[in-house]
Amino acid sequence: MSGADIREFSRPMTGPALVPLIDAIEAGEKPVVAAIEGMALGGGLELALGCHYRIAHSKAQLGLPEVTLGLIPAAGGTQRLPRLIGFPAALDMIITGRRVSAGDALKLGIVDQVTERNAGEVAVAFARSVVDCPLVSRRLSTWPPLCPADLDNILQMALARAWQRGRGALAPVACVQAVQAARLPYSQGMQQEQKLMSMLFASPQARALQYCFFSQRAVGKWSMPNGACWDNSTARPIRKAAVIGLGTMGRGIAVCLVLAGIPVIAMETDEKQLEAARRVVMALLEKEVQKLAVGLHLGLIHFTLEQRYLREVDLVIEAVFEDLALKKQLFAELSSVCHPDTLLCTNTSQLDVDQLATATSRPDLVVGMHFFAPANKIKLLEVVFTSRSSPEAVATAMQLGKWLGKVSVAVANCPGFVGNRMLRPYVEQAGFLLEEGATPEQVDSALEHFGLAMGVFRMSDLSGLDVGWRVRKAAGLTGPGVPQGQLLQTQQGYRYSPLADLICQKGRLGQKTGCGWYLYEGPGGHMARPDPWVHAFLEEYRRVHGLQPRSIGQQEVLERCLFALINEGFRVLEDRIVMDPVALDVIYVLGYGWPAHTGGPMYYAGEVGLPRVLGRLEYYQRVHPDIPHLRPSALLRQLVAKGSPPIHKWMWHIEEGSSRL
Ligand SMILES: CC(C)(COP(=O)(O)OP(=O)(O)OC[C@H]1O[C@@H](n2cnc3c(N)ncnc32)[C@H](O)[C@@H]1OP(=O)(O)O)[C@@H](O)C(=O)NCCC(=O)NCCSC(=O)C[C@@H](O)CCCCCCCCCCCCC(=O)O
Repeated sequence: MSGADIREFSRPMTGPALVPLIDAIEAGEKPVVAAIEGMALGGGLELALGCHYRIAHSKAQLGLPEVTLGLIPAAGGTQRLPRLIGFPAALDMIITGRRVSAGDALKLGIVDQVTERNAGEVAVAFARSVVDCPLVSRRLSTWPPLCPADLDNILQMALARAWQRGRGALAPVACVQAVQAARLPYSQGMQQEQKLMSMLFASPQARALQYCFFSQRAVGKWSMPNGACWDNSTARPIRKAAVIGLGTMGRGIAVCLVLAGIPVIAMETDEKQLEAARRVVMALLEKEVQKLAVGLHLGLIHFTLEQRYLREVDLVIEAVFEDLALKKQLFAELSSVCHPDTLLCTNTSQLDVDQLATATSRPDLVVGMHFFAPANKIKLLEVVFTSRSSPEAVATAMQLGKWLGKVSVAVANCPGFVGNRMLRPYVEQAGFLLEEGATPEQVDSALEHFGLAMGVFRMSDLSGLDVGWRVRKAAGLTGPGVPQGQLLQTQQGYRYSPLADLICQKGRLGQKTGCGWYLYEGPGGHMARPDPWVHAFLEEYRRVHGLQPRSIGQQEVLERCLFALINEGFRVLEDRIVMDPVALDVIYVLGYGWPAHTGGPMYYAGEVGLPRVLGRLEYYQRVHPDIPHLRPSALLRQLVAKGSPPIHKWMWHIEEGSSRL
């Protein structure tokens, strides 16, 4: 039982209410034993907590994920769970919404028994064995709360954690407040639970989070412009895969495959790099084995320098250095080394997948599988199809992503695909704001206050500033031989900020070099500190270019960075790079740390109001006519002209034939 029907939350509810039902079961004189197989989530677990005993199958999972939907467990979960397992463990489960295995549930005291057999049959036998036992001590609502001496401290810390993790989300904080009420007698605690639930239930945040829940499922129902789609295309089984190139991304991808039980050939061309990768990958895998407490066959991965092992794999994921010529050469080699049916996938984050496909003898079997760093942690996968990718290849990559525990989003090939394409105008605005008077920490603080996991400059330092530098060089925007622009700097006819290039030229490449937009405690350090050198550098730059610094408020930072990103999102839709806006929201929430409680950038635009987004873009465009990314997209204009229809109707307004595919 996966809890309440989430779709019902936006409709009038029918049927008996859950709370009185659970209370009635608990108060009954007949012992009730919950037999738990599969999932007991949300209202499902709350129902089980109202029963007098709980028997779980060893593969069952239990949890209270309401917080991820912007809610709290409001069928007594916040009152019964702390009574059963204590405040600290209950707070952890309720604030994070994480699921626990049956084994862990037994250790925590949530279930009375775990079985390998049919849980229903075991529960019936169990019920017979307890039929004469008194039930008084089995009614959790009557238990006095287990209040440890330092409960105030525990609640304080939980509240701080909820604020920090939530990045502006209300539900984690309400979860702590509801659990706190479990100190009170049950009926009073329940009143508090209902009050908090009522406050959250109709909130915009809950609506946005529920939209995220369904969006992450909707993207699985992919389609391509040629009519191929999820229910008319068959994925191939992947019995063995290869990862070529064992840098940071390749290592993470190899770990994902092994954790999913897929045998992996992990290949490098350099002995030293291979050994370094072997150490890191094995250490990561052993950590996972300990964490998950599962038996994992570490022999599933074979490290090698030899291409001959590639003959036996069903799919290759290439993760070599981001260089088109190098990748094309590798893809040409793979064509002759691999079996003719082997799928060839690239993990490029922005190179042209069509060009790579052309280098092979099987362009129909080439797709992009764009993982996000750290690949073994981030849940997003962009599956990039070209004009020649076969439905079977796309279905296989999508299915493999799901198997690896990712949410896969099918996107058409275009520069930067979806995520990085939308990121470009956002990063660009941040650079302009520095020129105009802001500091990296002012910009980041505004973005983090909005709820982004990391501001743009901290994120760039983490990824490595050389990544974007290489892309700009390849695009002819900077580098040797490219003439320096005028004041204000311009390149290719438009405003261009060379600040990031200048920073890179100083050898400041971000965390890995100990400095970038911020200062770190040393190479590889994580703690970003404002850097007086950067401030002096910016002042000097503005002086040389005759730029009068001005004070830039939080609102301008948000509008220029976020609305520029959203505007590019509308262009992505116009070009039909994805099927609909939910794909963009899923990509941003799962891959770029966009706050889920705002739904994602496109949903957020709808909430702010499309006329407002348009109006502000028009305003900034007037002020900065040399920045094309601030020019409102035709789709945005059209949607506003049509009265700002709801997000699920946006695609209806794209003119036929506008696709660039
Ligand atoms: C269950 C899963 C783990 C399964 O995962 P899997 O990967 O196998 O499959 P999918 O995720 O693809 O799902 C398949 C399919 O099923 C749909 N689905 C799954 N769960 C639900 C659900 N709970 N509701 C609706 N639909 C669901 C899913 O969308 C897929 O269908 P699709 O067509 O989209 O392909 C996984 O699905 C999962 O994790 N599910 C969510 C689990 C969850 O979050 N449960 C908690 C639900 S909330 C809840 O239970 C609340 C309780 O605390 C009860 C509260 C009672 C009080 C209620 C009312 C109080 C109102 C007070 C307001 C007063 C108002 C006022 O004052 O005015």
